[in-house]
Amino acid sequence: MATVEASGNDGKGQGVETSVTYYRLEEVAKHNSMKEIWLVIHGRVYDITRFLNEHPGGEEVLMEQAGADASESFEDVGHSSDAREMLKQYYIGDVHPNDLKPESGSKLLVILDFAHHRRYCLRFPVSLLHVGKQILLRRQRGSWKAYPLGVRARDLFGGQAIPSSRILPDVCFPLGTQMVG
Ligand code: HEM
Repeated sequence: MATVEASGNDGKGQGVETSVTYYRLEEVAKHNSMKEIWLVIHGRVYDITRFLNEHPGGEEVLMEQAGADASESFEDVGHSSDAREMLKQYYIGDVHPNDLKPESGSKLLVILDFAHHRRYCLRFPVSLLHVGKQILLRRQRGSWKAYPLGVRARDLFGGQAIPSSRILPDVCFPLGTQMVG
């Protein structure tokens, strides 16, 4: 387990700080009994021990996923927005970035929303995962770096790929973000 402070800019010139606890999948896998059951859904770790006998779909289906990534089965059921909302109370942290496996060679399409409603599209050969209130970016063969939502484009891309003459807006994640390629 590791707690990482990620800091960035909230777009108003004020710094924001978020703290996230990261869990290795190895550790999540140990919590696989009725005494303690953890699940991963979309890169986030949930301790659902106290939810086990309240689940409308029954305990059994949850036990089948105990200690594992249940994203696919969670989506297959077509859970309601209420169910998604319920998840929040069981959230304990994120999967450690080294255990996240995005498709390699993906390109990121970022749509930047300018204040005056002009849109500007950029394509970057990076890997991106949107996890909760954070986005994780990795340049090719680089290490993962976590940014809080609302980080400025120039912080995200080191100002390299974007003409410095351009006034950079705040990046609007996750609305304009999608994996392509
Ligand atoms: C901790 C995460 C989960 C929460 C908070 C949750 C919550 C709920 C809720 C509120 C319902 C009632 C229907 C709805 O509102 O969508 C439901 C039904 C159900 N859930 Fe989950 N669920 C979770 C995980 C899972 C997983 C991992 C599976 C699959 C293996 C699963 C399988 C089902 C099934 C089969 C039903 C019954 C659907 C039906 O009878 O139509 N759930 N769940």
